[in-house]
Amino acid sequence: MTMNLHFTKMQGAGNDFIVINGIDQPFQLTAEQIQTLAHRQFGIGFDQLLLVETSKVADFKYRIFNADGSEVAQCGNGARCFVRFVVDQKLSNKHEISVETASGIITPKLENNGLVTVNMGAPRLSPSEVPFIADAAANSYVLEVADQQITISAVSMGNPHAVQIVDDVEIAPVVALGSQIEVHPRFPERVNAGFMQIIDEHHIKLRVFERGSGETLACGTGACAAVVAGIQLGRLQSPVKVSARGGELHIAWQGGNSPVMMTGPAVAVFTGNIEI
Ligand SMILES: N[C@H](CCC[C@H](N)C(=O)O)C(=O)O
Repeated sequence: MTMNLHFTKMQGAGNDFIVINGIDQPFQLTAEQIQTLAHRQFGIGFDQLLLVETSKVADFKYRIFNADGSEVAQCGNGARCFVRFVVDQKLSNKHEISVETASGIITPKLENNGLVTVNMGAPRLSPSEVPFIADAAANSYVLEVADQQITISAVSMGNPHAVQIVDDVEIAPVVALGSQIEVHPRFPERVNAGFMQIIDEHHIKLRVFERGSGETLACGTGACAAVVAGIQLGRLQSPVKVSARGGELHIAWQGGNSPVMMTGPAVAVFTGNIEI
């Protein structure tokens, strides 16, 4: 039996989503149906599907599905679009909301200038929390992949990231190498593969091959993870401007268990209905 699905197409620095109000319409899509909707030619086309639901512990619950249908625990660019959607749809009269995710509560705030700041919580750096298979915690690790040894940092923002420093992101093998890092056996839940070029200690360029979606024009948690990795390595100082292909994000982190603060755009593109 088909259903008519109402959605809002949104983007945050070019990372694109459909946002679904799961409060008004029950969500029962299979992974295969999400893959179909995510398809750039045969479907709507998106990097992630974001679902708004009620929560017993926060203002809202936020569920995230990658284009391959996998459900994951965090999405930074999506968090900004989440609060924009909630305000636009008048689901709350607040501009700063608490949002329950599978990896903890985050608080996106719609600023007066239209940008959104999100407290993304503290990074998780111990291998077991990423999760990443390593003998001991370190700021960087050597990973054997594609017959070469690369140096990565392993950081979780509620989702796993493997970040490496490259000389020039424009010529880095983001798809060829990122697709192999994504499924590396030392990352038992797969991983998002970040490629960071350091411009100066307050500015990086970043490309990310995302777990379950491929390379995206921006990755919010990837930007957070890259800045944390760079600060841990002594190469960056907070705050850091992150230039992604789809736009700019601003990340601040004071180290330790302090939260990572991310600021960036959130734009509604169009609304639509689709039979699925
Ligand atoms: N692909 C990610 C989820 C989306 C993250 C990204 N779109 C962001 O803005 O953080 C994962 O599987 O962990």
